[in-house]
Amino acid sequence: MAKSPEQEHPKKAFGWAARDTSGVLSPFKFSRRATGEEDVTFKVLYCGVCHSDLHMTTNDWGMSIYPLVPGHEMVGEVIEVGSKVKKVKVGDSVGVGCVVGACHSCENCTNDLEIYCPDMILTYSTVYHDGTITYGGYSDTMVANERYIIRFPENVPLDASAPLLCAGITVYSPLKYFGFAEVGKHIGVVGLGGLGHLAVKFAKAFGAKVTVISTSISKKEEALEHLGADSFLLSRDQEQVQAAKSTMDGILDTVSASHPILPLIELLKTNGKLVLLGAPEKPLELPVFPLLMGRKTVAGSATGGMKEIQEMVDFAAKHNITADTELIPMEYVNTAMERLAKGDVRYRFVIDIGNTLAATKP
Ligand SMILES: NC(=O)c1ccc[n+]([C@@H]2O[C@H](COP(=O)([O-])OP(=O)(O)OC[C@H]3O[C@@H](n4cnc5c(N)ncnc54)[C@H](O)[C@@H]3O)[C@@H](O)[C@H]2O)c1
Ligand SMILES: [Zn+2]
Repeated sequence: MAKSPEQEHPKKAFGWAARDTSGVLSPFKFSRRATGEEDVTFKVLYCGVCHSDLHMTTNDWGMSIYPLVPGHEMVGEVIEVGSKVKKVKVGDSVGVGCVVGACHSCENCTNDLEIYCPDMILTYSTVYHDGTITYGGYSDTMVANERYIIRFPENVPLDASAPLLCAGITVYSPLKYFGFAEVGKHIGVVGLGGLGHLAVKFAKAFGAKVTVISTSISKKEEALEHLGADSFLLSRDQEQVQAAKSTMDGILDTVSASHPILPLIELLKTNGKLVLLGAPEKPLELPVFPLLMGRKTVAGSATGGMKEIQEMVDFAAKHNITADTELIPMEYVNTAMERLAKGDVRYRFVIDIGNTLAATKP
């Protein structure tokens, strides 16, 4: 008979888990593997709350395995390293993002695109090489193979940098891949949440002209004055939409729910690209004719490979890019999830794991 989560590995661990599709999180005792020779073990200090955590705790994508400990934007301090580990040492600041394993031999892995490996192992709710289920960063400790460990420079604030590990790379990677990371390119950002606000910051750092496209006028002032966007387009204002038609080289769409994409396609110039980053549970409608008339592309993109994540973290440190966060104690997480579902966060909840998790132990 399979061992329980609490007994399957030698090291005791504690976190918060969802038990069913209600998504409600509660304290959960489990275990972590011993530090293998290529492994890094770290104490988790902070973990961002991604909208994907919400999709996963409620099984929106039909792939959740319960009990489910979410969290793929975790940062902390190394407490133990295996004998073959070269990347980091005890005391270093590190993090783990969305992926903790892959085959390391396919074409994607060879090209530093572990995220697209057919055998890619997600940080939580996935079967690991040893047959046990992976658990994420809403927990006190983490063990990962060093390939999946990201180093943080000493001078960066770890709480506000945690969201770079998913939200940051998810916008950085397509900005670079699709040719948007260039001075003078006009880039639209749809959905000003965790991903969206970092998309504005990275696109600006690359020298692009950025327009935030939103359904909510309440975000205008912050988008322009605080985040540094060049313009704001209220998507239900037909006059504004009309004036912006055929002006954008690229659009990053980070909306978490189904929505019409025709109005976005119309904003693109000839050869423009709409890149879908949000992961709504239901399919979107794809109007074909407007794509033909202008040789336009609709594409998708997932987080990014390990090499690119390190590049992005180093770029963010150089350009002082961090997330705008609301730091919350562990016991607030269910309220935070409710607020996230309503779009009520500016712009990322980060759980203060290091200072608040232990107090919730039963
Ligand atoms: N591609 C990837 O690898 C990847 C990585 C991380 C997150 N995601 C997905 O990206 C999406 C966004 O994640 P996030 O953490 O930034 O979420 P978030 O909740 O912080 O931001 C989502 C934004 O979309 C807006 N929005 C929601 N419904 C809308 C609608 N119907 N019309 C217009 N705007 C709407 C919200 O107001 C909010 O500003 C989620 O679906 C998440 O699962 C994908
Ligand atoms: Zn995420």
